[in-house]
Parts: sequence; structure tokens; C-alpha cells
Amino acid sequence: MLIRRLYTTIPQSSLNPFFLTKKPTNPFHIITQFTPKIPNFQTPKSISSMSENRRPAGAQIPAVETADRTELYRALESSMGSSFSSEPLAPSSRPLVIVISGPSGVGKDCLIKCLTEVRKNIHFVVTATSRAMRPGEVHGKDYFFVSKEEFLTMVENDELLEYALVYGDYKGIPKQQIRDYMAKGYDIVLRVDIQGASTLRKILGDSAVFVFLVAESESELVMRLIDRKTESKESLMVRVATAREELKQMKNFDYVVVNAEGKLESCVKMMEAIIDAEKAKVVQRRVMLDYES
Ligand SMILES: Nc1ncnc2c1ncn2[C@@H]1O[C@H](COP(=O)(O)OP(=O)(O)OP(=O)(O)O)[C@@H](O)[C@H]1O
Repeated sequence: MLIRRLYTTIPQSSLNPFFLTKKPTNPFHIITQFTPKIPNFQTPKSISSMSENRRPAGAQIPAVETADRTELYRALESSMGSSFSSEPLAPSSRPLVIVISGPSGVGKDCLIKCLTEVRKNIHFVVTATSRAMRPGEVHGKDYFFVSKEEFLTMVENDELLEYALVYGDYKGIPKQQIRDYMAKGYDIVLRVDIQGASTLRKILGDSAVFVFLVAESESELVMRLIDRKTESKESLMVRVATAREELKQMKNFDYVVVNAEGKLESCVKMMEAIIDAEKAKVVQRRVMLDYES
């Protein structure tokens, strides 16, 4: 068998032990794994002679017990043949697009409000809507209020990342706002319903972070909605029934965050931890607002 032949033709002493512990599944896999690893298949002796060769002749390393820190640093630098760089070793992080979704009444608005207070470099995207402005609402803060015609022109000009007709009014996410704030280094937060999150997943794929916010239980979620005292009994019934269906969509998200009763602060901390973890990724998400050919 090819597997056996490969093992027997390569001396045991030169095999990387990591690969020996891995049971190969197909012979071609072995060949591709072995080929680039060949420089590592050195015996301890040849490795040591290789590093001897790399060291420039005459570079003297002073005794570590007695040498001064700077002296040792300089000697190591000269042994390397080039100065040590002060450039950051971690790649600079890219702005994130974070999509926050979850059933009605779970606390999305509360979470986003707190998150934008504790993290100043987050921009919560203001949605455009064709709905009439309500008393107390501020244009550009609560929504960008536009006429139905203006909204449809935005759709035609491909200015919206996603839009929907909600109870007869259009709502949509302006792309330019995202571009502008990302260019300034802000992370972007989008708040959408579960349906919107599903559409955004199709558009953004894995380039954005999708967070599903839940209460600790269905019963807590219903109590929260009741306590909010903003819904009629019909609306309550619709929201509760919708929530049960929406919970089934959790599997399409990257993270689930629990907003437990009276524990909004922990929920905000969890969101911050997610953001920090995303920023520490070696391969970072690269947001694409438009299809790239
Ligand atoms: N951790 C928590 N403990 C107790 N109450 C909370 C918590 N988080 C939010 N709430 C309350 O729950 C209610 C719903 O919160 P919020 O309006 O933020 O939810 P939402 O998900 O944005 O709802 P909707 O999708 O219907 O707009 C509010 O009355 C809020 O004060």
C-alpha cells in the first residue's frame, strides 16, 4: 500500500512526530502534507548545524548572567543580521458589522443603547423609513424620515443594504452610512428582526457577526413583554406566537447572548467580549456591502 511505502521509505528519525500521531485517511493527503514539511524533517544534529550557519561569523553573545540588558539585546540583534522591529505583531483589526436580532421585547434596544454608551467607537445605524414622524422623534436620530417616493428612489439606486415593508411602511438600512462610519474606524451595529437577519445573512454571509439575543426562558420573555405595557392584547398574542417561531432560527446565528432578568449589564459585557474576540481573530471578517465580482 502507498501509505505503508511512504512510511517505510522515510527514515523514522526524520519524521515529524505530529504527523505520526495523525492517522492518514488517504494517500494523496499524506503526500501533500509531507511535501511542504520537508525542511522540518531534520535530525537534531542537522537543525543545530543549520542555526550555526545562520549565525553571522564573529557575532558574540555575552553571558546572560552578567551582560547588561541593552548589550544583550544589541548582540542578539547583530546575531540576527537585522534590527528588531517595533512594528505591532498583531494585524490591525478591521471594523465589524454586528447584526443584533432576537424576538420582540427581548431587550435589543436596551442592549444597543448601553453598548453604544460603553463603547464610543460603535455606530448604531439609523434606519430610513417612509413612516410619518411621531411626536418626540428626531430626524437623523430615531430614523431618517423620507417620503414613500424618496424611499423607492433609494431602492432603485441600490442605496439600501436591506429593506422591508412593515405594517405598510418601508424601513431600510442605508449603505452609505455604513461605509462612512466604517471608513472612520467605527464598528457598525444593525438592529433587525429575525426576517431581516435572515436577509442580511444572504447578503453579507460570514462577513458580518450575527448575534441572537434571548431571554433566559420563553416565560421570562413573555413577562417582559407584558411588563413593557406597550402592546395591545392582539399585538401581544402576535408577538408571543412569532417569538416561538423565531427561536427556531437561532442556529443561523454566530452567537447567542442571554439577556437575563435584571442582568442587562452582564449581557452588555458578553457583547463586549464577543467584539473583543472578533477583533483578536487572526483571519478577520472582511465586510462586503456589495457583491464583488
Ligand atoms: N435584562 C433585563 N431585565 C429586565 N427587563 C429588561 C431587561 N432588558 C430589557 N428589559 C425591558 O424589556 C422591555 C423590552 O426591551 P426593548 O424595548 O429593548 O426590547 P426590544 O427587543 O428592542 O423590543 P422590540 O423588538 O419589540 O422593539 C423594556 O421594557 C426593557 O426595559
